[in-house]
Amino acid sequence: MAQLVCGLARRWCFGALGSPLQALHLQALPLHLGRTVMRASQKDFESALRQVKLWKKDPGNEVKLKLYALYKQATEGPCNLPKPGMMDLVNKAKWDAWSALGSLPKETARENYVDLVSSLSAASEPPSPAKPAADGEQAGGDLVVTSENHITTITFNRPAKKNAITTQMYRDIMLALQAASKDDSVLTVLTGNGDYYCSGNDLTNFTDIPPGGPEEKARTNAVLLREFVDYFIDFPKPLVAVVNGPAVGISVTILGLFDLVYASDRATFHTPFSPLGLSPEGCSSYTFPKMMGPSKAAEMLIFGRKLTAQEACAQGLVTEVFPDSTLQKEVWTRLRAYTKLPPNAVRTSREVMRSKGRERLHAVNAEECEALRQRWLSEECASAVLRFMSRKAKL
Ligand SMILES: CCCCCC/C=C/C(=O)SCCNC(=O)CCNC(=O)[C@H](O)C(C)(C)COP(=O)(O)OP(=O)(O)OC[C@H]1O[C@@H](n2cnc3c(N)ncnc32)[C@H](O)[C@@H]1OP(=O)(O)O
Repeated sequence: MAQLVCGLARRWCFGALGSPLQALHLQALPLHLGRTVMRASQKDFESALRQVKLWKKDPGNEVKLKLYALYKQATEGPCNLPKPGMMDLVNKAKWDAWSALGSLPKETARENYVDLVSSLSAASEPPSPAKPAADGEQAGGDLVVTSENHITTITFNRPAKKNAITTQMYRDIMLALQAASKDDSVLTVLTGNGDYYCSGNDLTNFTDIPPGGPEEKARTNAVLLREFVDYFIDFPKPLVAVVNGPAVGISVTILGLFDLVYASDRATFHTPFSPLGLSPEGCSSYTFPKMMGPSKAAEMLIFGRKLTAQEACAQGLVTEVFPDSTLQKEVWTRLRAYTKLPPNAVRTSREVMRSKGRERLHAVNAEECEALRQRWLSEECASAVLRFMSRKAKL
């Protein structure tokens, strides 16, 4: 369970955003610092470079790209690199940002860099200390797991990123499910911290291309996804989602594998796969048409229609909708009452409801992951991720 305490340390050093964007700016620093200081403002520039190195809070991709571009312009002048290929997402984003500065003089770029760093440093708050762990709680990570009153709760805890799921979080969720399947809990709950339930897959999961290239990345992501969804298919206890706010992508599709889905009236349910150049996962290509009929499922999964909580309830995806102000009180009171039911009867009922469809779900999962492996290699998907990273597009 130690791995579950995964996020805080990494968060303070930009870890969750993925290594390439993290590296694109920071790796350049030592090269520059070795050079001779020529101008008065060079001192400010170097001080700004050092300041950036000390930042504990991730400034976001947009800012990191701006800093990178200004740094390159200030030290090397206008962009002199050949344009990277479409699939080389990170280098393409860097190239675009640097090229966009055109023939901006080096001195101006340096001043703009210093101004940007000082405005961001002034705006940033000092880090708050991690919340101490209560009994049975793993505190402070991107995922928080608690066990209390026979309920194990897994909480997405990356509110600043709308609880987007990093590759590490996929692994940690599997570990948490594995532990929950063996502990004395009767129910396992998934919920989110902050205004979002979860914004789905962290889109920067696609950006750190390994030596084997995009094909290797697509293959390893497909293996990870298949294993992740398999955990939900095979989980032996009732799974409950407490959807505290908007839900996107994979956080929506896997709800078809849950037993109960309680939602705030603020929650929305959105699967924008086509705009992202993707296709459905989480067995939703099978569970959604089964639960809501093929045409309602098509509206969501093919055409990306976002459902309100009430609509999702009418379609059978959500069990019950609660006013946001009373969600927590009402849901947890109800769940605690459910834990008092005879646990073996609960398990047996669930198993007889689930066992017949399990094999089919595994086959669907395998098929969806293979389709996605191919989609991840498409130009449609590459362009969508790039658009998101350069912040020209949102859902
Ligand atoms: C191992 C691989 C398995 C793959 C499984 C396949 C899964 C597929 C999916 O889940 S598809 C769905 C993917 N999700 C999205 O496309 C959502 C993208 N996010 C958005 O469109 C918006 O951020 C939003 C609508 C969720 C929220 O908008 P807004 O309220 O305006 O907030 P911000 O956009 O400013 O977001 C704040 C902060 O969070 C970062 N962020 C949000 N969502 C994601 C995400 N999915 N991936 C990465 N980062 C995300 C956003 O960039 C901002 O960061 P910043 O402050 O700029 O650093």
